[in-house]
Amino acid sequence: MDFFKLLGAGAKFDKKRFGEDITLFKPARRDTTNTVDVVDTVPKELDFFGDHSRQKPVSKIPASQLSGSASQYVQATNDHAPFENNEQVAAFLKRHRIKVTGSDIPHPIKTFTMLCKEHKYQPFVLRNLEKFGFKQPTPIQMQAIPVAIHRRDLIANAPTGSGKTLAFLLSILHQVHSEEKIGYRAVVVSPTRELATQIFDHLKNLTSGRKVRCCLLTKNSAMAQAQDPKMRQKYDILVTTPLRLVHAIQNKEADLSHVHSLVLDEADTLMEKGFLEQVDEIMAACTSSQLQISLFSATMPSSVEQMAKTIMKDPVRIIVGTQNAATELVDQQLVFVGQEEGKLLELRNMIHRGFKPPCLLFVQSIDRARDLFHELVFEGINVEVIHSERTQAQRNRIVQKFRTGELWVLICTELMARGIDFKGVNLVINYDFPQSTQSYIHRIGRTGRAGRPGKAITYFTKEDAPYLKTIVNVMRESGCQVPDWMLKLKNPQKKEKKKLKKTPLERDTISTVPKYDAKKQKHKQQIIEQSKAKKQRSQQ
Ligand SMILES: Nc1ncnc2c1ncn2[C@@H]1O[C@H](COP(=O)(O)OP(=O)(O)OP(=O)(O)O)[C@@H](O)[C@H]1O
Repeated sequence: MDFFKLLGAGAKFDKKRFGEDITLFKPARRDTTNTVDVVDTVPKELDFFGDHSRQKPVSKIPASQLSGSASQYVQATNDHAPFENNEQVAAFLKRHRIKVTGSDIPHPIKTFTMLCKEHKYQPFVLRNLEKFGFKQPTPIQMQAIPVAIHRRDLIANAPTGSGKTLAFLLSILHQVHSEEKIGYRAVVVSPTRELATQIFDHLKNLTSGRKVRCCLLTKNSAMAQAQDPKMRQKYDILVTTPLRLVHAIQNKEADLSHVHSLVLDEADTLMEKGFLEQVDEIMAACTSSQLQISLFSATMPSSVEQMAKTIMKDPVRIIVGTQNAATELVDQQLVFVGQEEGKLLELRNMIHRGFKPPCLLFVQSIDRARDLFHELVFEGINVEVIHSERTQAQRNRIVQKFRTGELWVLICTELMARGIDFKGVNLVINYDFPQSTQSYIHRIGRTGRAGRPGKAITYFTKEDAPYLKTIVNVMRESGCQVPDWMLKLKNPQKKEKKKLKKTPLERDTISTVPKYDAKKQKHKQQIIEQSKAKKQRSQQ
């Protein structure tokens, strides 16, 4: 019957014809009961580091003792009393592991009700917060919101899944409470379309029932605004990716001269090569002298902070927990797989033993994502693959399916590493070793969100071993127990780290086909593609 259910996955059975029997034909659901831990599974022959790499699940700090996570803020407090002195403020910040630096720092808020009582937020904000289950601010929200209310530039660094989105959205709502029709007054820039869409949905929930008008800049919405300039006046808040906005600015489809609040989400990536020029152009278009800039990310390298400070006025800097650390809610494991083939072996073993979906599988390139998908599609698990070469419609559909639980395993590239908030992801597997510490922190941060525990497994081969220490450092920082021998590993040199960040390691193709045959196949494919290209050229 199980086999039948697997084969029938996705098929629709007519209720009229099958009556009560319909339950028998329900597609195979994820089995969350029969699950096994995936640690301690390196085949002996692949155990390069001996028993050391057969790591046991690490003992963790109990979630109840953590701050920066949702575990402690989901319980609402009745303490609305204003702070009486600086000692009280300092004790409050210490309790929530909030470090804040800068001049003249506004006091944190203790509860969301304080937004209305002390900061003149409209009641609809509180109603919507309640409606969507936000009872108590998280540490980053406690401090970042008052900083923005006081119109101060802000650099905010808080763990993945700790509520940074709500922190900047509530900050923006304070700026746009009046009903002027002057066009965009706040802009949120995020690196991917998926993340921009998620932020936009969050914003729509927060403003539901009110006349705050939000726009997600897409090809269509930009075109509509180009054809009808009056439409531009309609919107208050813009959510966008950098390139889309730059196009709109260049084509005179977007006017940012009234923007008072500019938020860069995942700011460190936006301030890297590739995005930096676009961000510069966006900033140049925000001509208001009252512009307030906020940068948010779970990772904020000091080089980025230095650069940011050159464009900010007297910024306040907030760090929740340990700077640039992974969330403490994730049980992190490193698994040695020997050679490239060891990964597929390890993964298949895990699938056959049983695992707890939903699971995200990260690889380093689009080709590898495709290859891995072709290997897993016959494993009887509901698996899909997402990367930037899939169409927008496909990407939207896959994200939706993963959100609803229809998909158990999602193979992805770095596209999904940042910001995406899939509720209840149980497992993240770094099939390919991440190219930087930041990438590792963001990837594993797709689980262990909003106070829920999660698990992350990182496969490493002999070739990855020189970079192992970078991940070991993160594990130790976030409270994981790491064996002594790992702590004694050498840190890779700065030069090596830079090189890896720029170019991923070359890896053997993901394939069950023996290496010799795979090479032959690849060669054949190359010849076919070359002759196709030649034919096309001769036809032009
Ligand atoms: N005050 C709150 N109470 C309860 N849940 C919250 C609160 N604020 C945010 N959340 C929830 O926590 C989850 C993570 O929030 P969010 O996506 O903003 O994290 P983040 O800090 O931006 O993470 P990342 O660095 O990965 O982008 C979301 O599901 C969000 O709805």
